[in-house]
Amino acid sequence: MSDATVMDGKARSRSIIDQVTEATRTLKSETGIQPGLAVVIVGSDPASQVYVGSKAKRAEECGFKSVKHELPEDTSEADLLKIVDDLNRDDSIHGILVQLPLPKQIDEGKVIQAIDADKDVDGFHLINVGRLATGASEDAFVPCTPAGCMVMIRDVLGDDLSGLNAVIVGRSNIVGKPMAQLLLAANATVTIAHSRTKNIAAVCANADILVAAVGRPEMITAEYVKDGAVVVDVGINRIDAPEKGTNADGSVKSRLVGDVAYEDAAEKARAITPVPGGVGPMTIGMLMANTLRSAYRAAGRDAPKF
Ligand SMILES: Nc1nc2c(c(=O)[nH]1)N[C@@H](CN(C=O)c1ccc(C(=O)N[C@@H](CCC(=O)O)C(=O)O)cc1)CN2
Repeated sequence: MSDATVMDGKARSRSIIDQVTEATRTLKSETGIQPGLAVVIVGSDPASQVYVGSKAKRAEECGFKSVKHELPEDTSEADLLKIVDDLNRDDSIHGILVQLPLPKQIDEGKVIQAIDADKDVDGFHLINVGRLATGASEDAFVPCTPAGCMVMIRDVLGDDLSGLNAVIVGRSNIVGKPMAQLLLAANATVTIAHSRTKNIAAVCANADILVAAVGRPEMITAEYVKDGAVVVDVGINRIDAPEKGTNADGSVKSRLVGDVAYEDAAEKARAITPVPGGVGPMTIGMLMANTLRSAYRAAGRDAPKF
């Protein structure tokens, strides 16, 4: 049995959603403004459908106006851009989110850049990327997954990470790079490790904060983890689990694992996030926080901090 603190993302996200609900009530009663979130999904990828469904449901729970656009797989880029344009012009909508990935006929970058940066609650627009990179994080929408990781890291280590080494495994635009910016802004000494990094286990074993966002099931074993490290697992990988038997169609059942070999890493970590129930739920909590913030901005007020 390990002594590591399990960072419960489900419970933490719930507390954020409760705070957002309260702040929505205040905003509505004092200004008449109701935050509005529009989610757009193209195609029928089952996982994306689940995520978008949760986003719309949580938005309703928070007291937001919640709009969902479900478009067929063969939607053209022009049709999607028209919907984004309409949402940009709609004053009742404060947050616009286009679920990724998009089908191959659509240029993801073009669609993201078409979203009004002040409604880009995913934080993927170049203006928000630039704001975060230049330290103007007060003005930026921060991508929801790294923002959620930061909340959990702060819960354990506090706001100032001076003197601590942080290693992020993975250099994606939506997790690895913004995560590095956030940790740097909190004064950590930051390294991004990736598939071309030499002696990656040794690099990771120097981390007081280790964030795994590489998409390789259970890659981070005990040798990657420093004693007492805070380990944050962003990976969501479905792997075959023959021990669970077969589905009705004869296929092997699966189970969800992170990028971290949980039991192994928990033996050495001071605190660790589980999969499922760690970073994933925080992504949706932070989306609600970003949407609230956008509505507060529209009202000329400062939103509560999470
Ligand atoms: N426009 C966006 N697209 C995508 C994003 C994003 O932030 N914005 N992130 C991911 C998917 N995602 C949210 O959209 C997301 C992924 C996972 C979870 C989550 O709660 N996962 C559960 C497990 C769920 C399961 O059983 O499959 C968990 O970790 O406990 C929430 C949101 C890509 N696209």
